[in-house]
Amino acid sequence: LNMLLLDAVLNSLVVSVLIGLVTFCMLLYQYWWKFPHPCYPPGVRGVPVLGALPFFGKFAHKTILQWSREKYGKIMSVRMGPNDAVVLNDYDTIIEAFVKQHLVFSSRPSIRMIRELSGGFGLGFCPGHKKFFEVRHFTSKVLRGFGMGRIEMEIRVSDVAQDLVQVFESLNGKATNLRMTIGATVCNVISSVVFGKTYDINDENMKEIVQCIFNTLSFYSFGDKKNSKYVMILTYFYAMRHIPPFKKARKMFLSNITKQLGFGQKEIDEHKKNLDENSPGDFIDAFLIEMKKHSPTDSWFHEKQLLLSVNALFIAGTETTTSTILWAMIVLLNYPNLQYILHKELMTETVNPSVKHGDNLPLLQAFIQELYRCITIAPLGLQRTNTEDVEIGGHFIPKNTVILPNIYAVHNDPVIWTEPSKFDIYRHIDKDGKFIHSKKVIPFGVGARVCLGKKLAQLEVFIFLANIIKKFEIIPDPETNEIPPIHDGLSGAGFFPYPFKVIVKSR
Ligand code: HEM
Repeated sequence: LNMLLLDAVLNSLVVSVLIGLVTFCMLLYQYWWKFPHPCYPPGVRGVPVLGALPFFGKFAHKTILQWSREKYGKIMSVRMGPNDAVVLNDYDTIIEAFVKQHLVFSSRPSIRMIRELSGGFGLGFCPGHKKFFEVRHFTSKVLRGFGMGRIEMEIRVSDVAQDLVQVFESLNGKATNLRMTIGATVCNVISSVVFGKTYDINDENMKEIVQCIFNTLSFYSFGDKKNSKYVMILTYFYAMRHIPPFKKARKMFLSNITKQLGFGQKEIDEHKKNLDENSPGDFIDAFLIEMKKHSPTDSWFHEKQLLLSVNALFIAGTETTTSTILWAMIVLLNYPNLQYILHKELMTETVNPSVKHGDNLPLLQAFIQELYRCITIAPLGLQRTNTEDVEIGGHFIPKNTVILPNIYAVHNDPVIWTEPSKFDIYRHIDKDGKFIHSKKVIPFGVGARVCLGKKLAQLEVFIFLANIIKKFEIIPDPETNEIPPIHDGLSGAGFFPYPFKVIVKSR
């Protein structure tokens, strides 16, 4: 009888626990996942723990845009792991937040793995306080050519472009994957500005640093590197860094950045030894001189910040610009007639292409603007955060929310662009054949944290493409006859082309 009684008690206990668990899960589902969080705009909450992350598919920016169009509207929330992010899905809303309320939206959320390495210093992932903005303002001036007077920025870029032309010529029409060559060239522009020197494009040290930079961003992409998804997941769930596959991925990620930092530190040490205060020749010189005007405790003008600024400029400036040039080549492979008309326009200029003659090259300008629009390199920008509670478009957004501008959505808004998926340079040409600049093409973001290298990147893209199109014909690899698609690529920290080979044939 005792046994029977014990059995019955145990059974009812198990049943009660089960009922309790089911009720708890239903309540959790009902209150946490089914209903929108009262503090955020309506949106997708996905599943417990991961939120909407498993539902993004290959291109998060496209999936979010679809959700926004079908159900939630321009301002929506998306649960990303442990955080609710707010995504702004049209031009007016992005301007309302990032430009009209620029002070509130001038910060970035802190990513623990990066903060541990950088101590919070650097350029891209820093909070938007006064000391950071002093350094940002200074860096922006230097990148526009101020404070290191000797060589004009366009001359630096043109010199490097001539090296690229020579390397292309030396390929003798052989089908080649040009990612490393273009990466090294783009890196050389930054090296010229930051270190005051350039490397041979085939120099092994140069190749190593470019590979390191490519690795850093591919860790943040879905699909390229084996460890990339682990690093992405660590961004949201850093506690998992102790579990073996995450531990290994984190170690690789950190050792990759440490190698880059070593490269920068070596240059800083050299510059300190040879500094001529009356004649700064590059960013490091200019920063070392500026450091003397500030106290390292009251400002961010100190050596750690210098090292992390140098690193940020190389990382942010290399893959983005390289991919833009590679995408341009893919577009030209897809539209051979464009090559013909752009080449013809460039041949009307007798001298080497220069931005000063930009007005004479409306088709090239339209091509570049359409490239920025149609192939959005940073589709979801770089995360921002708001430093105060704020209201946007009638929605309350609590302080410290992760904010994402859907730049892809702006570039594909059918209200602004007819047939947005079509690559059509003539949408940027007026009836008199003049180029129409569009403020709604925003590949570099907008507002207080707009891309720091915007001017330099625009200069590079113009000079590099003008030289390539003027001097070479771009032909598919005859072995595969493969023409890479313009709307498919690697997605993650950016939108990058898959590897492809191409022939650059001298004209
Ligand atoms: C075509 C090339 C490039 C594209 C499409 C691009 C795009 C972007 C975007 C979308 C952002 C985020 C802006 C925002 O939050 O509103 C950004 C930030 C940044 N970019 Fe670029 N970029 C390019 C080239 C460069 C170059 C050449 C450099 C430097 C030499 C650079 C340095 C930076 C830095 C330092 C930031 C962080 C700024 C901050 O947080 O205050 N970028 N870029």
